[in-house]
Amino acid sequence: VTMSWGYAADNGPDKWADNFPVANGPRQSPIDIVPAEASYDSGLKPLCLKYDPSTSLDILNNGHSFQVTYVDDSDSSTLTDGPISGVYRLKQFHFHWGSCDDQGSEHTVEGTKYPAELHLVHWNTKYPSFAEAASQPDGLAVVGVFLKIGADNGSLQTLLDAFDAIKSKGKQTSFANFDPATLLPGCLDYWTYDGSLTTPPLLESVTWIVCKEPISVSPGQMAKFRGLLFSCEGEAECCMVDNYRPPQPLKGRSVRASFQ
Ligand SMILES: NS(=O)(=O)c1c(F)c(F)c(S(=O)(=O)CCO)c(N[C@H](c2ccccc2)[C@@H](O)c2ccccc2)c1F
Ligand SMILES: [Zn+2]
Repeated sequence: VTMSWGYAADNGPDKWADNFPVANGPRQSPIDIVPAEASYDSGLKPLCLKYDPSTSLDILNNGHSFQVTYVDDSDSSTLTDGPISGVYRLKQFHFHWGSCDDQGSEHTVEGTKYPAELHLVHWNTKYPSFAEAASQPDGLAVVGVFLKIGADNGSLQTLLDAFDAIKSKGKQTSFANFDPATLLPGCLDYWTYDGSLTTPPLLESVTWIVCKEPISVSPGQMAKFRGLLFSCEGEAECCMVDNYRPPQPLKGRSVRASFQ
């Protein structure tokens, strides 16, 4: 019986290459971002994120993270400009977080780990579908936002209030009228580089756009994240924590900054 991938010692990031050899590929994510080694590119445009809250569908515990999915059959919630060309549609967003406040993010900044990281996954509408886009080198664009311990975050609280309905793997509930723009930091300065999905299938199809400015999350709110379960209802409870892949080798890639 093949084990499905996860984040435990026997099926976690160090084991993924067994079933997904691209794990050792040339453009894997996440990475450690070293600001002094990023090159400012004046040609990079500001990010243009236009989200329609009415296109939010549901919130799901998929056994690896929780995700909020959006209607993507029209250009209602899109990412344009920034480092990309064309129109990318929002498909879903999800988070990664730690078992304690000094770990949890996937990207790190000069080795600094944040307690959590938000990923907004978009796909290039030059391709007919998300699945097709996901296998193309310019198919996906993921906006990453770090979470930093501080004040309660009202927008996050709306998500956390739905957690009782999605505590265990496979649980899902409708989630209408959520505006993901409320999760974005005030300043949208970013670093960008060519990378991959950070979970299997680890496809090297992602233009990563990592915001420099974090958003806040309170210690009590982080405790709610850690109350979700990797396990199904009725199974031995396994807390959903440390669902992050550690930084991967840069392998000669350059990281560009949209700011000086
Ligand atoms: N950090 S990351 O952005 O690389 C990432 C994750 F880390 C991540 F945990 C997920 S996940 O969906 O929560 C569980 C893994 O599928 C996805 N989900 C992907 C996805 C599924 C449906 C719709 C959008 C994104 C991922 O499952 C995927 C992408 C491409 C092809 C198959 C699956 C993901 F894209
Ligand atoms: Zn992610």
